[in-house]
Amino acid sequence: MIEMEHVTKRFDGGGTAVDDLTLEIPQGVTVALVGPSGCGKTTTMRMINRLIEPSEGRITVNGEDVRSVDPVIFRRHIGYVIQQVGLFSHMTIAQNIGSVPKLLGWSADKIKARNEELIALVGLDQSMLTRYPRQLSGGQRQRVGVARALAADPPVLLMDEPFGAIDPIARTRLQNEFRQILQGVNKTVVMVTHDIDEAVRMGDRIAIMRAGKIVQYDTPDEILSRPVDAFVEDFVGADRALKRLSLYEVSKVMQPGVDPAAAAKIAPDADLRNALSAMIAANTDRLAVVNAAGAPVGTVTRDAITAL
Ligand SMILES: Nc1ncnc2c1ncn2[C@@H]1O[C@H](COP(=O)(O)OP(=O)(O)OP(=O)(O)O)[C@@H](O)[C@H]1O
Repeated sequence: MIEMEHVTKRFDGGGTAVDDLTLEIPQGVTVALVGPSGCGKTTTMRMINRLIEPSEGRITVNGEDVRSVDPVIFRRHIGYVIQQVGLFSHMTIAQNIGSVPKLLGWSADKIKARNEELIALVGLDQSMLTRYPRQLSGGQRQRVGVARALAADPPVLLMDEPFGAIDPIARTRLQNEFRQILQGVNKTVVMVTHDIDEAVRMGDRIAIMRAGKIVQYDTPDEILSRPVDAFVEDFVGADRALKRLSLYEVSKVMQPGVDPAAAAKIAPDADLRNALSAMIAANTDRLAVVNAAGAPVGTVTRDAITAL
């Protein structure tokens, strides 16, 4: 659990980057901070691990005031993933992932076992452990960055534009995979992104920021269905109704029985945006839902989707 209470940051010679911000992030929840360039997202996140000190206000992590602990020691207990990954180029992947556990005094055997566990968790082959960062693709390096951030099992993970340097196709896949990984490890995660689609895909909650303040802090569904003002409405985009459909799977609105009039097919775990798209493409108002084994399991109609 992270609590920020009336936090303000003024930079010397600059304006107010973060302005009386209050935010509570429950244990195990992923929050995406989004907003236009310069709105204070990165400053907000970096105050949590004390890379930036607040001018005013209080921040606690699991009840402990972040100012009460030595910042260097404290940071070893907070995972941090950045866009450029920041892997140590002269170290192997194993040494990179094991760097914080080593600082924490873990035994070589324990580090080795943890490395093997993490490389599998992020979907890479064990043979990668003996390579150097330059011998990996950008997406593979990003996976290693996440493995390294998780190494000492920190309760909190901070991610600063973690997929910024990845091409759009690999990016969507990584976002979906990481969402599943993060759900499995029960971490409190704060991620900064300027990409509302990424926030919708990854966040349990989204905090939309403007000029150092949070204008809306809600679930993706609420943000997309009920933006609080014209700024949020504009920021989430004119296609917000379609974005919202991408949050849900066909199985959510599927009706039992296969309608003989259903001309085209869709999988139960396809998202509703794709289902609607398939209906438009096939010029129909219903699809047969067919499972991975090819067996029909139900029907999804256009009315059921639009009623959501
Ligand atoms: N070290 C600094 N000194 C002075 N001003 C700063 C400093 N760091 C950030 N700022 C200013 O604080 C404001 C918020 O910056 P911040 O990096 O938090 O924004 P951001 O929302 O993360 O932006 P972006 O999406 O462009 O990365 C900006 O106006 C920025 O110019």
